[in-house]
Amino acid sequence: MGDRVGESNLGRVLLIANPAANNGRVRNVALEARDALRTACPSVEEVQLVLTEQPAHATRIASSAHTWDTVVALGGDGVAHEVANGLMCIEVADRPLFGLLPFGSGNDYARTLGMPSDLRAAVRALERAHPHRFDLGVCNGEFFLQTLSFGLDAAIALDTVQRRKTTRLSGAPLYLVSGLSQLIGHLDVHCAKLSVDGADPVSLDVHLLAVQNGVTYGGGFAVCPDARPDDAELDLCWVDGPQSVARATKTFLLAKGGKHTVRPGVRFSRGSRVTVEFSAAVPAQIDGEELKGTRFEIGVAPRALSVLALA
Ligand SMILES: Nc1ncnc2c1ncn2[C@@H]1O[C@H](COP(=O)(O)OP(=O)(O)OP(=O)(O)O)[C@@H](O)[C@H]1O
Repeated sequence: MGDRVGESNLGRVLLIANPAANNGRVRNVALEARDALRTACPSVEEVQLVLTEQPAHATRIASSAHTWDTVVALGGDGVAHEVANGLMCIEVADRPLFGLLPFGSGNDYARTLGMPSDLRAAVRALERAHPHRFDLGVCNGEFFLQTLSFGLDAAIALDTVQRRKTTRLSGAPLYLVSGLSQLIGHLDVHCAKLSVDGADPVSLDVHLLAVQNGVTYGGGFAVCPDARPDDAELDLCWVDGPQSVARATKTFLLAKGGKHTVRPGVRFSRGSRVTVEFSAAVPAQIDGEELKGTRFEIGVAPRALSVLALA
């Protein structure tokens, strides 16, 4: 998949770890990851580990990482998102390779890259991975790696952030519990005007609308099974409302295996320029992080980032 741009040579590696990711578990594995990069990856010349101190810190660190060959994010989709946004501040000629050691709760971008979730296996995979030029989505000026969505699914993603603080759940079980709770309690309909690639806007009443660079969101729900991160386009899926809780729940559960595509009211589109305007504030997430607003101008930065992937 993607434009392969030569063999992997990790060189001088800046490892940016989010100690808060996965309910603080990354704090315990960051040194192990640094040491494994030093010992298990022959192409690594040097590794420096930096722990983020607060949200958005990873973006600031990555934005001045032009002297490194490779910047590796350790954590979930959130720190990957922040690192990618920082790297995009660097001139393309000086932009380091981007790698991901997935250790978050959802790890959806890792699925796109084919990166395993076991830390030591992921370190070895980085050494084997090849740089691919992958697209980034961009929404109101903010880049995204994997997913942007509005409505029910965004409410689920945001619910997981709160719920994992009070339960020991993570990954798919966490998303399933949050999903069922939001389906039963908050099956709202959102009114939107959607325009794809300059076409006249169409009015929609939706439970959710997803705009995907990769296939999955929410810890492995294959919402847009045909999405590719290297086709210079974004895949859209929306679910018309209103639907009964029973029907919507069945669609939600089928989406885990990408089998929701023929369900009633499930629609798809694809394009490189998308405008969506909601009539009122809507739950929204970008790579699992909360996004505010009602009007969203969405596009693609084709093959903007060289990403280490096994795909
Ligand atoms: N030092 C820090 N302290 C607190 N929060 C941080 C820190 N560094 C980053 N963050 C925030 O932590 C949040 C979650 O990060 P991340 O996505 O990496 O982990 P996760 O949520 O466990 O994984 P996933 O997104 O895959 O479910 C992000 O909003 C990020 O901005």
